[in-house]
Amino acid sequence: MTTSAPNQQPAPTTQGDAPVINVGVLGARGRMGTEVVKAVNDADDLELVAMVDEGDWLFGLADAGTQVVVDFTRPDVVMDNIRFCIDNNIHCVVGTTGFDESRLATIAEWLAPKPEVGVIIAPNFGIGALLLMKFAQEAARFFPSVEVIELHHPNKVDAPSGTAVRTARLIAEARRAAGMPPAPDATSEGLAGARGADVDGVPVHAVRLAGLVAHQEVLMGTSGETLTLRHDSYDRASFMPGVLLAVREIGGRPGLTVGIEHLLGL
Ligand SMILES: NC(=O)C1=CN([C@@H]2O[C@H](COP(=O)(O)OP(=O)(O)OC[C@H]3O[C@@H](n4cnc5c(N)ncnc54)[C@H](OP(=O)(O)O)[C@@H]3O)[C@@H](O)[C@H]2O)C=CC1
Ligand SMILES: O=C(O)C1=N[C@H](C(=O)O)C[C@H](O)C1
Repeated sequence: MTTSAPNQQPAPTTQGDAPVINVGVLGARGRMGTEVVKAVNDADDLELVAMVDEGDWLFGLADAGTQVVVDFTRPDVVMDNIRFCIDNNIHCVVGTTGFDESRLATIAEWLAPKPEVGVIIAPNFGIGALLLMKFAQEAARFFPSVEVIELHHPNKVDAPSGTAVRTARLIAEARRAAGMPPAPDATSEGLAGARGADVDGVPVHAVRLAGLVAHQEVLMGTSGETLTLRHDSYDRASFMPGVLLAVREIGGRPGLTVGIEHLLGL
């Protein structure tokens, strides 16, 4: 593993019949990056060839023969990282948050002249979190009232979480598809922020609390009953099966993919 090997693509090695995939990790010493490094090192069909953190030279990725980069950095730096990877024909599995429609459109433009390169942007790699989103979409049309509450560790840099924003947007889309009017609930607030952030008409509340990792609730209500969907990630290991699936599949999925739902058949 190196960040400063000579500028040449090494021939891929093989594990059994399958070629080994050379993986580079961006944000390698962060909370998620550390977990990814461990997961890649434990996988026989993946080879960790580069670990990059703030201040390290991105060209180390290309020099080390990286085929797939996994990015868990920060919303303010992730676009530069993706640009570098696309320019250098490196597939990109991105868990970093902060993507809106305009950022996604920019990435699609960068990918246009590189039809062989894949970028997967996934707000959440946890199977339970993805199922929660799916169930929330399914239930949305039956409940006029809906609110999202996300709860995270106190060092999270962004709020609300990328998962909560995506969940709210998917619920809003499902409501529109069902021809539902805006939620009938009061939005007035005595104190600014008391009713949360408005994401596509869905109130989203962000809790930051020592002891937590990553959690989300979707509350839905109608006359005389409520439905609460809740998911808890107690350990960052929960994201690793999804990350490794994306690393293994991205070579066969050129272009831009948002979310790993389709990779899981959801
Ligand atoms: N999609 C998903 O399933 C999940 C997504 N996330 C998201 O992943 C992101 C990272 O979270 P987390 O690991 O907790 O954050 P951390 O702050 O623990 O890690 C971020 C890492 O990125 C490094 N970094 C900063 N700038 C650069 C740069 N320009 N190039 C390379 N590395 C850089 C930091 O280095 P330094 O500390 O030296 O600045 C740090 O090591 C967040 O956006 C979070 O929301 C988190 C969990 C799951
Ligand atoms: O920062 C985190 O920890 C997490 N970030 C992602 C998000 O913002 O949705 C995914 C998960 O919630 C953990």
